[in-house]
Amino acid sequence: DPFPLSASVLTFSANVLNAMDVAGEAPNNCNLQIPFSSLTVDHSLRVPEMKPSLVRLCKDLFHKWSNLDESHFFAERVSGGITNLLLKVSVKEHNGNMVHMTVRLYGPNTEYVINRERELQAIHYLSAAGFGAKLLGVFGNGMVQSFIHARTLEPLDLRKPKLAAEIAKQLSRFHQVEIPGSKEPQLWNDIFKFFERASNLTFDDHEKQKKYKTISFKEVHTELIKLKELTGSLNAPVVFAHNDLLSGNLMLNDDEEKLYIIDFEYGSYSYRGFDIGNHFNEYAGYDCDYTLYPNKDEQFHFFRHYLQPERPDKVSEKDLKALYVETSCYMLASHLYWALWALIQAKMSPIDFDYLGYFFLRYNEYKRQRDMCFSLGKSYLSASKTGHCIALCVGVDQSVL
Ligand SMILES: Nc1ncnc2c1ncn2[C@@H]1O[C@H](COP(=O)(O)OP(=O)(O)OP(=O)(O)O)[C@@H](O)[C@H]1O
Repeated sequence: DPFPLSASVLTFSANVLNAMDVAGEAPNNCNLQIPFSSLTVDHSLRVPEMKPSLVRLCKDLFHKWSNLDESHFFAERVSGGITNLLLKVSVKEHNGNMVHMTVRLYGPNTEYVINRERELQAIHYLSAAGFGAKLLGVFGNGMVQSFIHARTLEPLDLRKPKLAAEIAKQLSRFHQVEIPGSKEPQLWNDIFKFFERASNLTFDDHEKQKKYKTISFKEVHTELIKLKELTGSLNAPVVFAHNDLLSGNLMLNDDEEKLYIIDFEYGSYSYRGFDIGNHFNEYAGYDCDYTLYPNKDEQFHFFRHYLQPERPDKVSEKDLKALYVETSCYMLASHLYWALWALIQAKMSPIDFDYLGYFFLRYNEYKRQRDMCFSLGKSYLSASKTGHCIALCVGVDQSVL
């Protein structure tokens, strides 16, 4: 399995818990106090039927509520995203105070595309750095987080200049967070893991199998190798990337003008250009209308605020051009990543979504953009080489070229 959900996730959580127990007191960093319960909640139930197990779970995780009866607990569905089931659970405490939380039930089989241990570690450090919802508890098949009072962005919000500038600024901050452990970029490891699994599927459904059989995995593999080589020559900075910055993962509190980046399920060390290119692909919205991809001016606006949030007008043309090329090439990798992801989901996910159709949307868009982006990347590389040679020959400082 690409990402087996083994006991290690539990060990990770249990270790965090043990560290706290051993200390015998609440550490200063309250993020270290992550209660853990081995209880699970049945994903397939309707919310009213789920309520008793949600109440049991809350009481197990948060002992201060153990004496409250069931009438103090309220549960409603927030969303059935295409990966998990998200619930809002509210608790009326004895003093009348209401506490709101989200309970996220991992979608069945999501361990094939999501590394939960990596996610928990990321949440821990990102939340300490002020990103996303606070992690309140971890349980057998999900996690409890603080409820964010904000509206979720829509795809068309992403290109609003003021919002785009804020997203760029926050993403730049996000990319500066240091997550302990290996800093090896995971993009190509993940893509090739996806490829191995995605290229060896069989579908019971005859129509699906027929469609699946039209895919040439030899061709996909060749594309992966070529793109890996091209992007590798760009020397893109490696950062802790969100990797799934779609509008649904951005929330805005209009009154406080506070933007929240949420949902770190796919977060990993990866290339800066991938995170930005992947975000630009999300301008296309849920209908995948790629004519909505940001134009060069919109991209440069984003880059200015990403590269120098405090002095966006001071960013050099050279830096803008370099990031434009980097983003355009990695934008292709984003299409291949989600295309292969969709094939695995088509087989594994119980959610009724046309994942196979989604593969073709992403792969066809990859093919439509490929030649333009490859020639952009290659001419940029050869121009930098020429610049390098001229600089060496005439003794010019290369940074001015
Ligand atoms: N902590 C939170 N507080 C309030 N609302 C939230 C919170 N987390 C998520 N949401 C809402 O729920 C929606 C889905 O959440 P999330 O992206 O975590 O689920 P998901 O199953 O991973 O979705 P997808 O796979 O489609 O990205 C978000 O777009 C947001 O509207």
